[in-house]
Amino acid sequence: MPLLHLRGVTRQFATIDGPALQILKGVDLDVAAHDRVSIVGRSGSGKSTLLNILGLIDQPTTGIVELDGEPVALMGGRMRDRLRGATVGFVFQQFNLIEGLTAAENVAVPLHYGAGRRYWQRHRLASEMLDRVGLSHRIHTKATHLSGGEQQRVAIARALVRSPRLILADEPTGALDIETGGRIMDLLDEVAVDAGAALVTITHDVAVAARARRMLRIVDGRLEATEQVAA
Ligand SMILES: Nc1ncnc2c1ncn2[C@@H]1O[C@H](COP(=O)(O)OP(=O)(O)OP(=O)(O)O)[C@@H](O)[C@H]1O
Repeated sequence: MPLLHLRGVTRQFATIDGPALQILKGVDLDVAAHDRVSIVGRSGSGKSTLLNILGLIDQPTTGIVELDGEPVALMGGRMRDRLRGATVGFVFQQFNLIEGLTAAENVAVPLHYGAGRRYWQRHRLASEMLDRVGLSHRIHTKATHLSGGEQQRVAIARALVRSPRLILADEPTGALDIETGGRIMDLLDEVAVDAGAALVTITHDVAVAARARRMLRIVDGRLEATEQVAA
């Protein structure tokens, strides 16, 4: 059974004065545990819209989304929120760190909502994660005092701290230079393998996308398989 299973997923957005925008028109996708999938597409093709559905942030207009064989549409909002927190780690283009907090405090944020051992051990877990991403020397540095590449490492540590089975990365190298972006992608691959997590990367950069095992393209609201291109 795949970790994520999508069939015939559509998503439309209402407009004030015209017909609804049909962004996703019938997406079929299976993401297996440990999978490496990249999704490319033109600006406005619906990449972030799809990522929000994969991450249980948004729901399709029609179609099926199953996580571990369970239909997401039948879950209540709180159940979905809990499942998202326990299953999915997000990495965004703009890092989304909390400015006034240190690297370690940022990484520990997702553990504040957890119960028991993870909550009480949040400082140790955050330090371990920062060590894992090569930032043990920056644990107590404020997020604003870190370089872009370092901030993305903190964001990756934060995404990993609850041991997600799915890492969703939305343009993870978009705000970085090519060399730093390459190192960040190497790190994401490595930590996903170590954590035994599936990695879905959304990007418009074909060289970044070509690192994945499978590269898919959104064309006219549907996913197509794409020939792999050497990075
Ligand atoms: N909540 C919303 N309400 C109305 N329209 C929306 C909403 N979210 C997205 N859209 C529209 O859906 C289309 C797809 O947006 P989306 O952000 O998924 O594209 P994208 O492929 O990620 O683009 P980019 O590469 O530029 O980030 C866009 O035309 C956008 O304006």
